[in-house]
Amino acid sequence: AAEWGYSPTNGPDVWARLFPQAGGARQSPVDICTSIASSDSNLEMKKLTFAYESQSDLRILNTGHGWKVEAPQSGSRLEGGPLGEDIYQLEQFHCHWGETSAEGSEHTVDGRAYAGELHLVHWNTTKYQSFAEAAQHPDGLAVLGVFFDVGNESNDEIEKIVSTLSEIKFKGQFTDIPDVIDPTTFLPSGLGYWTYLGSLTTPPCNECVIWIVYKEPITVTEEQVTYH
Ligand SMILES: CCN[C@H]1CN(CCOC)S(=O)(=O)c2sc(S(N)(=O)=O)cc21
Ligand SMILES: [Zn+2]
Repeated sequence: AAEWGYSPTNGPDVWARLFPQAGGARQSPVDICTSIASSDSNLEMKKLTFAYESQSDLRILNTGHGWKVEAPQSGSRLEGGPLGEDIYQLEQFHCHWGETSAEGSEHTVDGRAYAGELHLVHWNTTKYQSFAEAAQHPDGLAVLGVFFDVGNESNDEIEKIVSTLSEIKFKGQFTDIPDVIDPTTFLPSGLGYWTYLGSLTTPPCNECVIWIVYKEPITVTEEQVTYH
């Protein structure tokens, strides 16, 4: 099959030809219009809680669209907030960025793009037996989105990842990250978030994602988010 991408001939406008779900009614990413976002009191009651384990020797892969760190069978869990009674387990995390630090995030906030966006992908282990099965259901996945702002201080945890990218220059290559990674350190201090029912932001665009996008960005350096 033709390889999907972001050019005029294989980009989001034509994904629906190859991936029918891309033409659906709950497609991500979206522009988050803060003026119409409503605050939901019972979300405040059911705090979003995560219990992330630090892990070493995680495998990092060059997906051809960025890097992806696999965390299968990790003990890292997410529950509460918009996730009902179900427990979601971390499967992988990855990053989206652009050619310059002026753009790169997938979600935008009142039309503004950030330099990049980290996605922590979890699946519903209460209801489903595998990640692939969960991705076929509307409440199958929960993805935490964290925006990257470019500033002067680098993010040590992101550095542990970016420092391995020179070893995986080509699509399909992978290597192990020797350092211990604690995904909690990727999260901003302010835990306010927007949430909505959406989809994978890339093909196959399954409409299976409960999105949780943190309002506060984390700071990384220019080098950490414009890697080529
Ligand atoms: C480059 C391909 N990206 C996708 C690969 N996977 C799809 C597997 O089909 C079930 S996935 O479920 O790991 C995810 S999550 C995700 S995003 N940006 O919405 O968080 C994109 C993809
Ligand atoms: Zn993503």
